Amino acid sequence: MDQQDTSESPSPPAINVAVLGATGSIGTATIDVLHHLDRIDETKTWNLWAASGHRNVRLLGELAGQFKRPPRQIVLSDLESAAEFAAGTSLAKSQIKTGADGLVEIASAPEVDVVVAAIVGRAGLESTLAAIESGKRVALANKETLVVAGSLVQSTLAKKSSGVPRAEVLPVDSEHSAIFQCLGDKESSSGSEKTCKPRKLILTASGGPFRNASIQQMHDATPELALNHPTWDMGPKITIDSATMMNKALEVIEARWLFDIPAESIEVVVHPQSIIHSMVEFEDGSVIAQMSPPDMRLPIQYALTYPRRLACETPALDRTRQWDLTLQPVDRERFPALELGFEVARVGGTAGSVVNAANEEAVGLFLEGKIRFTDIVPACRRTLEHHHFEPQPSLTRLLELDRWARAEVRKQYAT
Ligand SMILES: NC(=O)C1=CN([C@@H]2O[C@H](COP(=O)(O)OP(=O)(O)OC[C@H]3O[C@@H](n4cnc5c(N)ncnc54)[C@H](OP(=O)(O)O)[C@@H]3O)[C@@H](O)[C@H]2O)C=CC1
Ligand SMILES: CC(=O)[C@@H](O)[C@H](O)COP(=O)(O)O
Ligand SMILES: [Mn+2]
Repeated sequence: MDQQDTSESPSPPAINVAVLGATGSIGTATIDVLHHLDRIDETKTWNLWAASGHRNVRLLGELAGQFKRPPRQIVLSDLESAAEFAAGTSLAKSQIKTGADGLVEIASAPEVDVVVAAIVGRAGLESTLAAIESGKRVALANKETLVVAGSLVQSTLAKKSSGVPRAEVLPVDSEHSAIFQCLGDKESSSGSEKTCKPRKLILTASGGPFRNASIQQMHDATPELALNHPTWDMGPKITIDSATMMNKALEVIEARWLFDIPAESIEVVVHPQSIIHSMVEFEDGSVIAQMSPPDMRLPIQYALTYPRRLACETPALDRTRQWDLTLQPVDRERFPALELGFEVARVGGTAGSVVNAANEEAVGLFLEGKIRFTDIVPACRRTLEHHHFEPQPSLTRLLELDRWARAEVRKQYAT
């Protein structure tokens, strides 16, 4: 009789993931997805290799502590937070990094396979660019990277540096993940890229908390009302962007660069239920939509496992109940942000950096109670119009203009 083999089977190959912005809404959902994948994926082990936080040191410690094998690298924004984190962990001091340099270091570490770019705002730019330059798979939530520097991202992706694998940027943003899914895998689609060319990308927008509000109601809106998103639970900055529809404006610009498509081929339609995450219209007029309940774990997981689809903790749509799927045009008068987004997507150059910075600053001032909700978009428009447009700026110039635009908004409101 053969002797039974009692030796343990070797663990499946590991995927090392760096989560930048692990303490945020996308970051914590990503950690949930990593635990889930590690439980169900028989072909891979999913490791949190590195994680970053900004102010929420305690949560970062809790998240790191959930893993059998703790992350090898942690990044916090300043020395004080790093010292606080060090006091509550067994990690060595050398494993705890700080600031923008620390983020770039983990985003480009040779051990890292996938970088989840989930820092909010321009603060996520350099680390995302570093991940792209070092040939990682980038699961991109930080849409501001493409808004500020979409052209630079495109040229970096097109460049083939010797010894560095070409990076892949896979969308996490629900609309762009939907479009990516509707476009289908190049390998599996029966036609060539040319025969399957999209005619229009149709982004859906929930319409936010002020979908049916009057201009007067928006004028009087408090941060509390503006933070009350009807369908998604997200961080404060993107939630305010959804309320002004600047989020959709940023997403138009994001789509322009991510899918290398002109602004004229992008449309936005209001869909209050947030079940159709976006659609693609093809040359023959056929429209393909991607649908699922509003839950970011699905697009996050798809960006991690692509091209594989594995069981996901997002529940499937319940087909035993009635779903109303409404589509409505956007009221561009009440939501002037959208026109701004299309303009920026058309002209490119320095416009994205200026509008993004003005918006980040204005959203911050609104949340501090210093300006009105209806001041946010005009502040962005004025700042865009005051700046001297350049068609092909360097990264240094984009960052200079980011600082200029923030100061300009503060000057406009004398804060
Ligand atoms: N939330 C969502 O469902 C979606 C989000 N996105 C995009 O994903 C990104 C993240 O959004 P979301 O998760 O909602 O945001 P959150 O505000 O919830 O989280 C932001 C994360 O970034 C960190 N952070 C904030 N400021 C800095 C900084 N100056 N330097 C380094 N890290 C910083 C925060 O750290 P800490 O908390 O420790 O201070 C936190 O980890 C945004 O670009 C957003 O547009 C896209 C689609 C959907
Ligand atoms: C979940 C996600 O991708 C967000 O960008 C969301 O789409 C915001 O909702 P709005 O459609 O209201 O901007
Ligand atoms: Mn989105």
